Amino acid sequence: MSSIVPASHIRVTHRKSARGNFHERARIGIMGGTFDPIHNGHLVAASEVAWVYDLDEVIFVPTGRPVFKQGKNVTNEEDRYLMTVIATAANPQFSVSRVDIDRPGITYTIDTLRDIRALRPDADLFFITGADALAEIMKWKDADAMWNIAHFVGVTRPGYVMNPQKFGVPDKAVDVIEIPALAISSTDIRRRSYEGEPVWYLVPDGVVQYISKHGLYSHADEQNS
Ligand SMILES: Nc1ncnc2c1ncn2[C@@H]1O[C@H](COP(=O)(O)OP(=O)(O)OP(=O)(O)O)[C@@H](O)[C@H]1O
Ligand SMILES: O=C(O)c1ccc[n+]([C@@H]2O[C@H](COP(=O)([O-])O)[C@@H](O)[C@H]2O)c1
Repeated sequence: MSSIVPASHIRVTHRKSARGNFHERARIGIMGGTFDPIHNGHLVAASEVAWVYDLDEVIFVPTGRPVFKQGKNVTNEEDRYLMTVIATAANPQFSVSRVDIDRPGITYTIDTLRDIRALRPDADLFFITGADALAEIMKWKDADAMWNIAHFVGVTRPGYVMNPQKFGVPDKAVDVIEIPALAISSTDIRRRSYEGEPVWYLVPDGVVQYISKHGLYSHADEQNS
């Protein structure tokens, strides 16, 4: 009797990571944000968490209709999505998901996590969040259900205190890591663009070009919106 096992019956139980370690399950980071526009602070946060947690990949998830930015002038989702694709294109570990953009209604992280979990049931998920977002995390929809779906990793951000317990986050629900400090915000990029100041090296070159080509964050754009 043949002892050859058909390839379709072989289950891969271990995978080698970028750091050379073996993990039984894929390890996927999720970097959620409005990305209006994406900037180097977001990219460094994702890259650092990928390194420290030995992630296989990081999925950037631009929000559709961000709940805490309702009533604010948020750039249309296709521009934010395309800038995120351009900013992440060179990194083979990075990809961009449309789950939040394509889901109708307000964007909640609990839905993001459930969608990614359904797409990747094989993976351990790590949701990445900056210190400012972490400060409000207990006000997020169904916050208590989120900890069971993903590990949460809070990253330091200049100007914000990083203290999950102070914000009422349950013990051990969120890890905190220190990352290189980049005092960059999308708000400041938008202000600089409106005022004609340079945004080179605060956002990837392709994003500078996209903003200029499409007249985003300019007085012309203001008239269109
Ligand atoms: N410079 C930074 N360092 C570390 N984390 C950051 C930085 N900028 C943003 N983040 C984190 O990235 C995620 C997405 O942020 P978001 O897209 O809202 O950018 P933002 O710069 O905070 O935008 P805005 O100024 O429009 O509020 C959040 O978790 C936020 O805390
Ligand atoms: O789920 C919520 O209630 C919730 C409330 C505020 C922010 N978030 C998520 O936090 C991430 C950063 O959001 P923002 O608005 O700071 O760009 C993004 O993934 C949002 O979907 C989620």
